[in-house]
Amino acid sequence: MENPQHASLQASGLSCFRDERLLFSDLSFTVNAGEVLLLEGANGSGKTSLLRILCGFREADTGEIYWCGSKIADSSYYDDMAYVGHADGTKKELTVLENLKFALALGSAGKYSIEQALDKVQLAGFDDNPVHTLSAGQKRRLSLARLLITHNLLWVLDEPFTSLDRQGIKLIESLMAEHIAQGGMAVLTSHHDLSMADLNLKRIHLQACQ
Ligand SMILES: Nc1ncnc2c1ncn2[C@@H]1O[C@H](COP(=O)(O)OP(=O)(O)OP(=O)(O)O)[C@@H](O)[C@H]1O
Repeated sequence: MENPQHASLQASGLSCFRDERLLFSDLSFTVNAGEVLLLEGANGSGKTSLLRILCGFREADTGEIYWCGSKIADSSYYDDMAYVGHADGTKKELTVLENLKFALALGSAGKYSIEQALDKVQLAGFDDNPVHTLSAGQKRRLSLARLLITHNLLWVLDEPFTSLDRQGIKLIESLMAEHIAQGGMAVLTSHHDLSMADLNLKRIHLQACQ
């Protein structure tokens, strides 16, 4: 990404069917550097399906996604984005440290070292613990550490507050505010109402069509 200040994610005319049921149609939006898009909607309205389309795990039935003006397949999109989904994306038999080293080897270095990131997400001292021994909230914190040690302009987060205690929720909110203040962007789903008044927040409310 040559000029991160001008980064933008644009979706145009997206639609998605699941088992012949239309989840959404003709959905268009733009997220620019420094902005957060919050996807809201009832259970089953299609939020995760939309995130999976944005991450390239699934194709939209119609429409196109652009990163900085180019179709995502023709851009640096996959180098510039990171996804944290329902599953925490870690290897359970490896230790916390091994997982983070693995993530770092696959991406480019972010602004936090592994040690700093573990400290930030309050997992300092858990370096040598196999991931399967961590609690659900600790696993979620580990997936946040993964975001911090790698360089990604766009964070795509599916229900990032799940399993987190009150302090953990505040932690994500502050990490996201920091990311956005530095010109990053985020697309997330949440049933938790974001209390981030100073964020440049856009909202899309999905309502299942049929
Ligand atoms: N792999 C799949 N195969 C078939 N249908 C699916 C699949 N995954 C999701 N669906 C269906 O698509 C619809 C939308 O699911 P999705 O997970 O996108 O909703 P959501 O808005 O994220 O819901 P929640 O708030 O419960 O997480 C649901 O009716 C679901 O049953």
